Amino acid sequence: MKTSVIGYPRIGANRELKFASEKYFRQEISEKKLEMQARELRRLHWETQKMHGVDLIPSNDFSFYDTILDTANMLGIVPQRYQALGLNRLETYFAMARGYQGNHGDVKALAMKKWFNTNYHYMVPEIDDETEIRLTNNKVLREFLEAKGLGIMTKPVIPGAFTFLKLARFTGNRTAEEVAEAVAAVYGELVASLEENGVEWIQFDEPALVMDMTAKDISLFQKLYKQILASKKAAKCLLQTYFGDIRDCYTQVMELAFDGIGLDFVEGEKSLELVLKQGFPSGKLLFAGVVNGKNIWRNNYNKTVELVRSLQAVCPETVIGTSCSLLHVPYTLDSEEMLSGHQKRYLAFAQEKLAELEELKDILSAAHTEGNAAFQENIRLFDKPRECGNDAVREKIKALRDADFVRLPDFDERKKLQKEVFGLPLLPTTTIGSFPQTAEVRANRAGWKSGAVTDEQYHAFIQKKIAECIALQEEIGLDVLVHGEFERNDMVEYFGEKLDGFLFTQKGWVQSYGTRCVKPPIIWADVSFRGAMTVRESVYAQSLTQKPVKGMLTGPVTILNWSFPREDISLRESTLQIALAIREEVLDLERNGIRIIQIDEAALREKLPLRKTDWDSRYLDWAIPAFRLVHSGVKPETQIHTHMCYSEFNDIIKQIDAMDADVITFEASRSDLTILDALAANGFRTDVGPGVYDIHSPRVPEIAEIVSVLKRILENASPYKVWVNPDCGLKTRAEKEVKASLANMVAAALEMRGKSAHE
Ligand SMILES: CN1c2c(nc(N)[nH]c2=O)NC[C@@H]1CNc1ccc(C(=O)N[C@@H](CCC(=O)N[C@@H](CCC(=O)N[C@@H](CCC(=O)O)C(=O)O)C(=O)O)C(=O)O)cc1
Ligand SMILES: N[C@@H](CCS)C(=O)O
Ligand SMILES: [Zn+2]
Repeated sequence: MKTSVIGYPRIGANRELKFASEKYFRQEISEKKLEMQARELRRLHWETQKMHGVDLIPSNDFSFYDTILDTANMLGIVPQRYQALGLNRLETYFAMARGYQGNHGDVKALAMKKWFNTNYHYMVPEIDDETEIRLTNNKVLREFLEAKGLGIMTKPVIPGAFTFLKLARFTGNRTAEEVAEAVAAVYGELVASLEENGVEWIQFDEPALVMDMTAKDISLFQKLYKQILASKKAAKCLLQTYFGDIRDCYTQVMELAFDGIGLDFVEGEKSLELVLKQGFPSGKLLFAGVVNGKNIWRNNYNKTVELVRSLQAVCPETVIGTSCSLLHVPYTLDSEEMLSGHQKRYLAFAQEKLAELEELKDILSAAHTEGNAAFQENIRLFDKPRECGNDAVREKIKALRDADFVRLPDFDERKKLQKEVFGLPLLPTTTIGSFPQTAEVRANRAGWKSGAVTDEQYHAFIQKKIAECIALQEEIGLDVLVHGEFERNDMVEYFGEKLDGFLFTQKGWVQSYGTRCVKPPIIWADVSFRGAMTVRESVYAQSLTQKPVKGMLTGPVTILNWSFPREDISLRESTLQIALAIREEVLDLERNGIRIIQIDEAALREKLPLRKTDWDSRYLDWAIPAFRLVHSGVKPETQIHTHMCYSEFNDIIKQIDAMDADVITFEASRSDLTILDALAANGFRTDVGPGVYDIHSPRVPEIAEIVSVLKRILENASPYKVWVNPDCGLKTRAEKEVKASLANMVAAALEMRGKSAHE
């Protein structure tokens, strides 16, 4: 039996790549130094996997920013505006990722989107009519040779041509079908170059195959791989799928000349049924994804052994592996000093998952399993359910009635009332909540956590930051203010720490995009409210100004989606528990004089099933009511905002309206305001603040640029419904950029306000 890992985390157990990259961005280290750090991490990751006996170790899973962006670079898909900057290769790459503003010009970054149903984000490649597709950067080969030089034979991992084309944006007249031949030719050339250098296995990642596949999609997929595989000689090619099953194209996939097919048996509900009912071609290897690459719970060996045994009946040479890349879980439990031995027994991060694969391989290779100590220990672990119930919470959930999910009076009536109460101008300006988390803010929190800074000192520091933030917003002339979220490490982790039922880690970093990481808390037990979480900061901020200050909370669906969820109760049940806890905080804020409350549902879309047919029944039917449960108890005049980022929500627009918030702000500028048509076409009722500039890039938008965005917004929506705000929170930005950008935003709003008032 062999083991295979689809991909390994790359940011470094101590986020070494993040720190090195950010130093490079600030021109504190050279490209050479950055490259040395990257090399060191790659070596460490390959050697760790080798040490754990992994047979098929991935390479090219490393990236300075994102592997889809790397693939665009491999294919020469670099839009002219970036080439025109005349920068070197790495600088051009980062200009595509982060935008560029400097001596060479001023360009925005490529769009960024959520990677399937994860909290990772990829850069959207842009293919225009001029793009000449050719092999321009063979990073895949370079990294394969680098590992080979270290004595490690790796399996290069490449985002597959089909998934790449499905994720790309075609900005001219060309279509995916029209560029397929050229793209496949490059992949063919790549395979040949790897073959010449002695590659054994090449992995093509095709997660897009688990989505709803039309006949046209299937034919594009077939066309691509017939061509790519036609020229292959010695190399073995693995088609790797994950995040679901491939029910729409199982037969066609099996017919192609792949040597191995990777299926996900964790999220792929129908994977087992497909293999057992439709069979598996002899002569191909089945790569069974049995160790969950997305969640952090220990594998249940008994269940896995039973599963693999039934697969071996159909495909004796089954390879076992992770269900997807381990990119989505933290590095190792070894660094966690605050988790108890008892808790750690139930958990497995990336490194522990390697150990699980090794143990499973042993167990599955033995004729008898009785004597295997690891197997017996694992059986004992799962024999006794973990203690994690809270009867009071369960009773509250049972007692919920339909009326608890409905806010009264209805939207129109509330709107009239709120208009009078707040007296806001046309096109009110606001921000999404966070202000720069500067080194000073982080250092203070780090000091407070380590005990070097006392509670008193820390709270005084936070108050000082809040006061500065309120003064800055007043100076800029914003209409609805925020306290700045300086007390928060992260919008989810912060609440995880303050609610009962969560565990959190010290070093459980997971890459979210580029150099940015998050430390998802672990939902360990039933969740309940412990005490006020945000009231002190909001009330203090409100005491400093006559303008309304928004209370700032994270919604239950987002807390669930950006945490590691339990697997012993349903997501719905967990979300309702969180909703009840956040509802208490909403009411507490209201009681304390906070008149506008924003409940962020940034991650609402994240766990939306990848197959459309499952959207309502499997997710939206409980996720949207869970949000309503949080705010249904407030007074009519309390204004409820929500916010979403990277929101591709054209297709769930009605359900978003049904959240029944008074205002929604969302990411729009980076995805080219495509959502506006959908809002207009669907008679969207909630007032909207489509982000007028991209906060993920350091560039400062010009007034004229924002005015033109606002004009486009107002072509589609009444000025009485529109708010003016950035795309998302400002925590990642520098103070100087924020001040300049917000001042331009307010100036643009004033200009448009004048025009709109006269129309
Ligand atoms: C809105 N987004 C979010 C997502 N998921 C979340 N869980 N949260 C989000 O906000 N998904 C989609 C997007 C992704 N966007 C982002 C944006 C920004 C970040 C980010 O800035 N991450 C930070 C880490 C944030 C954090 O946890 N900070 C802690 C720890 C800070 C730290 O590094 N401390 C140092 C010591 C500091 C010192 O001495 O100076 C240390 O621990 O070594 C805190 O502030 O306390 C990042 O740096 O990547 C993520 C996702
Ligand atoms: N209120 C949060 C939302 C981010 S999605 C922030 O401003 O950072
Ligand atoms: Zn956001």
